[in-house]
Amino acid sequence: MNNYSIRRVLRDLMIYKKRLYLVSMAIIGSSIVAMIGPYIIGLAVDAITHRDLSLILDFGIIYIIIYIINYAFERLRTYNMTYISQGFIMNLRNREFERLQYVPLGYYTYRKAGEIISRITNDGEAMSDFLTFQMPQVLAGVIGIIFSMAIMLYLDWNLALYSFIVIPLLLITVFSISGKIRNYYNETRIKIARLTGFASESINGISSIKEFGSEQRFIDEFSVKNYENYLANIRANRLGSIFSSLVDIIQALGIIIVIGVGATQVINHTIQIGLLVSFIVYVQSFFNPLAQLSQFYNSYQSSKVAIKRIYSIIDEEQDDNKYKYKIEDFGSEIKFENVSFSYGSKLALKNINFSLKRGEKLAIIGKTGAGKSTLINLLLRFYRPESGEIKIDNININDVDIYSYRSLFGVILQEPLLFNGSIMDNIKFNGNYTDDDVINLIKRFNLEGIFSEKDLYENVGENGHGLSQGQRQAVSILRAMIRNPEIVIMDEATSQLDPETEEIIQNAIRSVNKTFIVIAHHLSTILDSDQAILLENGEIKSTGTPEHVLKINGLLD
Ligand SMILES: Nc1ncnc2c1ncn2[C@@H]1O[C@H](COP(=O)(O)OP(=O)(O)OP(=O)(O)O)[C@@H](O)[C@H]1O
Repeated sequence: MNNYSIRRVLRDLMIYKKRLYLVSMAIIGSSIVAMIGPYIIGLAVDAITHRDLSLILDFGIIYIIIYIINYAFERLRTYNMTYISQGFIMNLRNREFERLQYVPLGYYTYRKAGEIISRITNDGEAMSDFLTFQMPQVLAGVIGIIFSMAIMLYLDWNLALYSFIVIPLLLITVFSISGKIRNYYNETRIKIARLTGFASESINGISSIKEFGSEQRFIDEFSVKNYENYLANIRANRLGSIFSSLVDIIQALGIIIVIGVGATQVINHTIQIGLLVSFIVYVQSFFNPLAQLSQFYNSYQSSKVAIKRIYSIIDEEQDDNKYKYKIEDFGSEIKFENVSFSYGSKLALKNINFSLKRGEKLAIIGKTGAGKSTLINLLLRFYRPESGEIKIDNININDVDIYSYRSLFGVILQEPLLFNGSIMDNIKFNGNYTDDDVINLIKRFNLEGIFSEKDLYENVGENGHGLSQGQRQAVSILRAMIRNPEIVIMDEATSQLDPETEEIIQNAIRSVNKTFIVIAHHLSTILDSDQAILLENGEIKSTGTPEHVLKINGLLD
């Protein structure tokens, strides 16, 4: 983590000041206890050599008390640290999600949804592992070692220095192998991500796979990916077990050195046997935290990347909603004045000029990729024009409160986004409507044939796949119309309905007598418009009455 990220993490952690204070106390407390424990064992051994039973009993009781205190400190540390880290991560996730709701739509153009979702989930987990387990454990262990080294030096500096010989050896082993282990474990993560990605793609696309008879090809590809994952895991685990054997060997070496040097001192009567036993226990206690350092380092590396990515989402610029006007209703006119727009360097609309009066019906026509949806996206202020202005009742829409502005529109899409829940929930979606409002609307639009009252409480399934395409469009229409919008935008909105139902709905929508913008694909829908715009390569090729536009472009005989 760079200094800036560390400062930010610390600042964000400061709301848990009290708990952090308790954790620090617990770490220092358990380090002191860890320092005293082996010394007491040594004293007990000396008591045995002096055959002093009452002293042995005393030391036994002291040791038990120390053990209990140590346990209490560890509980205190893990209990509070769990609260701190989980609270910290919950907070970050909320901030990330909030920002993702407010970023401009362009943010999502070149980013994969899966990647954004994995950032919210996995990056949080990486931080959680580091903060909840690795950092407090290693911190407590390393402080414990420092305290133990101090008391060892105090008790017998000569034997202490011999005991420390293995520490550099252990550190060299940890850091020379840990890089490789880290790479191998990264490899396993990449392989399993590929495997799950492939499995999810195949399951989502199962009907296409069956249609093309490609089952065997997918089975083969899956087993290749599965085998790669298997190999990566074997490689990582093999190195992992070599590492732990090396640590065991170094630990044995450390103990042999202490016994060798210590035994000579005991025989020479320079130290008592109890002290030697204490030193053996001290040396052993060095190993777990030091061997864990490599895991700690891995976890630190991943959380470093994670926190950078988390903050980069939180810091993403949001689509601001600084406005001068709130808008109550649509008065007279929407106007595009010399509007141009590009996605990156790709020009999508050029010098668009037109106006739409209240109560009029406008048809936008043009080939695939001509810019029809882009024009609607700009009108809804999902994107802002690069140059030119879009005005409503002579006010630039950039100066209008976006919520009041968008509430004027009812957008009916060909493929609406449906959320998991009932049809009723999906129609009400974002308003305080009653069930009766929905039922009355269905009656008004003569859609009882599509949804019976009972159907309304059925679950729509993942992405609405429990519904037919026509039913999905009907939900989209009802969802838009229940808001009683001033301006209705329709994009091939009734194409999936049977002709009879399509006519019923068209009539019902028209009877509302609102302002309409229709992205039209059938001549029939164009002809009853007041005005048509023909787009070609992002420019208005012709405009006027639908007959005029169709005629001069040779689309109408
Ligand atoms: N999010 C985007 N990022 C980059 N380019 C885009 C994006 N959306 C559209 N485009 C490009 O802008 C141009 C206009 O696209 P648009 O979707 O407005 O066309 P359209 O007329 O609505 O087409 P269709 O009838 O197929 O829906 C196309 O060249 C398209 O490739």
